[in-house]
Amino acid sequence: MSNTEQQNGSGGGGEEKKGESSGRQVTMEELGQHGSQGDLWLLVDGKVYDVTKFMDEHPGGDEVLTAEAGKDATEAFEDVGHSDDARSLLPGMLVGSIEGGVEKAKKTASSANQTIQKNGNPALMFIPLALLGAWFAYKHMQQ
Ligand code: HEM
Repeated sequence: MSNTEQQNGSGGGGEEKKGESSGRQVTMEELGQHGSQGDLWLLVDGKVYDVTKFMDEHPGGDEVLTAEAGKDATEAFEDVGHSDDARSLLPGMLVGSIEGGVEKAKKTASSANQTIQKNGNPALMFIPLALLGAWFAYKHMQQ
């Protein structure tokens, strides 16, 4: 191929370079290119895993995996409380580390849906305060 960069295939080659036990660097763009049912990569805890072959075997089903394609699936993965058994499967599917590390991945992957996904609109937390204020004002007026 024309790509001159050295690539560690996703097969089970030898150990990777010192320091990084997670193979090559994967960009968010590249992650996004493997988002279909027949070719699925997942990002968990800063590492990218090729779960294509595992989808049929996943006890949680293939749909949940497809739903996490192209995003940071760490939260979804942790929320389930996966066992050590589940975690021990991860190294076998490792493609590499996400470029820029976990922080960048989080920003890039979730900036679009962060506001909706997380605690919703921060302005909403003022509603109870406003109601409380209104109640006190009302009580005060009655006296
Ligand atoms: C490469 C990543 C993943 C691996 C290797 C994996 C592996 C497993 C394994 C082995 C189980 C059986 C229970 C256990 O041992 O903990 C399981 C259950 C489950 N997984 Fe995953 N999983 C992965 C990613 C995900 C993701 C991203 C989700 C997203 C929500 C998910 C959702 C679930 C659910 C809901 C169950 C429970 C199924 C049940 O007990 O009914 N998994 N997974």
